[in-house]
Amino acid sequence: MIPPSLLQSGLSVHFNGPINQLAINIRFDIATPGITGIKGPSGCGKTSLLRAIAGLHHFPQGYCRLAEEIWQDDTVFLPPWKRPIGYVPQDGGLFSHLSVKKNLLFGMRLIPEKEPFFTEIVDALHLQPLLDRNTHALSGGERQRVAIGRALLTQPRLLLMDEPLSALDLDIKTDILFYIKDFLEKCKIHTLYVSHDAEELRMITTHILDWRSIQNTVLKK
Ligand SMILES: Nc1ncnc2c1ncn2[C@@H]1O[C@H](COP(=O)(O)OP(=O)(O)OP(=O)(O)O)[C@@H](O)[C@H]1O
Repeated sequence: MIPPSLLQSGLSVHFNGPINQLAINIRFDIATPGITGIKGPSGCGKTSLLRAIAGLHHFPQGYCRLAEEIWQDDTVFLPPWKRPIGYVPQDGGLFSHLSVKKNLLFGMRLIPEKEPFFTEIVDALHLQPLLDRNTHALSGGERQRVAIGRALLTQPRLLLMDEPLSALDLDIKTDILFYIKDFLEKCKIHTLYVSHDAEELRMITTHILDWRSIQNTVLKK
């Protein structure tokens, strides 16, 4: 039986089976909102795990539930747009036909009452000079800051962040990292945060899942 604390706010994940070149058997439960770091060797499947939780990959056997909402089981598979998630992929995943400002406003259109955060987030992520720019000409670090801003503005119930600060200059990285941490804690957003950087994980996360401790087997086909 699922413990009551998990049903109220918990995240439960179990994926088993092959996808692309990867076969995976992974299981974890997180009882309360927090920032959960995920660490593991390159190529072990961290991005694939986040994409499966987002509904962008479909493991043949899987279970995924946030609080009382089942997103995947033997009979259910919610499409990504029905999952209350934010996703910051490694390349930012920006809409190339929209300006920076329109990328940021995209999520806010879904939740217009959250508008007060717009100025705060633009300032914290140093986005003001970029607002009218096209996204195709942004640097890697600029793309990441826009992607983070867009995800925070949607106030998701679950935020998936894949190496979100890897291209940022050191001089602004720490400030932005602590801003994200405060924002997520203030808004009580469940977050899964993938990074290779042990120091970054130590600073931002409330706890860390080591890939080895959540997997039974990972076999390359
Ligand atoms: N679209 C795809 N087609 C084929 N193989 C893929 C695809 N996406 C991922 N893989 C393979 O699946 C495995 C896991 O990839 P994934 O990107 O999930 O790992 P990762 O742990 O996030 O890696 P990294 O830390 O290097 O970003 C790798 O062997 C990768 O080559």
